[in-house]
Amino acid sequence: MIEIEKLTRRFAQRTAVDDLSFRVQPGEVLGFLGPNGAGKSTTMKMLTGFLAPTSGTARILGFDIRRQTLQAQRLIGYLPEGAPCYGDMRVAGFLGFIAEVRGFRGAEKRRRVAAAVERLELEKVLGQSIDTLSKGFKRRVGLAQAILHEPPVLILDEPTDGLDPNQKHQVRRLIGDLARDRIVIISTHILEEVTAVCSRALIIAAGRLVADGTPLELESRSRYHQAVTLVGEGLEQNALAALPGVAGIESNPREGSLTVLARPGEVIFPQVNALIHQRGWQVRELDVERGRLDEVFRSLTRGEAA
Ligand SMILES: Nc1ncnc2c1ncn2[C@@H]1O[C@H](COP(=O)(O)OP(=O)(O)OP(=O)(O)O)[C@@H](O)[C@H]1O
Repeated sequence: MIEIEKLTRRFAQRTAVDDLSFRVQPGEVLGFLGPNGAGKSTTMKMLTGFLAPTSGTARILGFDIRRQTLQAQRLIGYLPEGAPCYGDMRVAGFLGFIAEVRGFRGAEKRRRVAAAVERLELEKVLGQSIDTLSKGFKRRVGLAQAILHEPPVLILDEPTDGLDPNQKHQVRRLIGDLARDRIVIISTHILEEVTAVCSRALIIAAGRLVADGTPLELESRSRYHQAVTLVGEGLEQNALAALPGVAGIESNPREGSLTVLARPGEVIFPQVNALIHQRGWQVRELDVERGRLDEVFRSLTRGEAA
C-alpha cells in the first residue's frame, strides 16, 4: 500500500501541494488529474524521493520516502515528465546503464534488458541514440527503464503525452497489463485516459484534493448523468420539460438534437420513452448518458460545485 499523509510542498510564497492525504492499494490504477500547475508533478517527485516535502509523509509499502529513501525507491518504477535524459546514449546502452544502476550484472542484467525491450517492442531502435527517436519511442524507452527491475509500484507522469492515437492505445494496454498485481499511479490531464485505464481518479486543484472516486462515480456527479439525448421529428420541448424528474432541456442546433436533463438521483428514460410512444414522434437516435467527466473536471477545478 502507498500511504500519503498531509503531504505539503511550498516554493517561496506558493503552496504547490497543500495537505494531501490518500492511500492506494495493489491492483489499483490511480489517475491523478488536475489542470496545469495543480501540483501533479510536484506530488510525483515527492512520492519518488526526488523532492523533499515541506511537511507530511509518504510511505511506499511501509518505507518512509524521506527516512528510508533507497528502500522505497527500489520498489518504484518512475517515468518522469518528458523524455529520458542521456539523449546521446543509444537505447541498448541506456537500458544497460539503468540496469547496472539498479544493481544487475551479467546474465541477470541481459535478461532484464531483453524482457523490457520485448515488452515495449524496442528491438528496431536498440542501436539508435535517444535524441533521434520519435516522441512515441522516447516514451517507450522511458517506460522500459521504469519496469526494468519489475517494481511493485509504478509512478508514471503523463505517460501518453505527445503520443499519436495508436501509440496512446498501445501504452494504455501496456499499463493495464502491468497493473494486474501492482500499484500504478499515473498523472494526466487527458480525461479519456481516466476512463480508459484508471480504476480510481483523484482530482486536484491548486494543490488540494477536490474529488476521489471511480470514473463512474465522478461521471455521475455531472449534470448530464442520466440525461437523454434525442434526434427526431416533431419533438415538443414543453412536453419533455413537464415530465417528472426532468431538470431542463438543452437544444443542440449543430447536431439537431435535444438533451433532456435529469434532476440529481432521477432516472428519466422510462417517462421520456413513454412520451415518445404516446405522441408518435419519429425518433432516429436516442442516447442515455453516464455523465461527462470533462464537465465535472471543469466545474471542480474552477472551484464550483459539481
Ligand atoms: N522548482 C519550483 N520552484 C518554484 N515553483 C515551482 C517549482 N516546481 C513547481 N512549481 C510551481 O508549483 C505549482 C505546481 O506545479 P506542478 O509542476 O507540480 O504542476 P502540474 O500539475 O504537474 O502541472 P502540469 O500539468 O503543467 O505539468 C506551479 O504553480 C509551479 O509553478
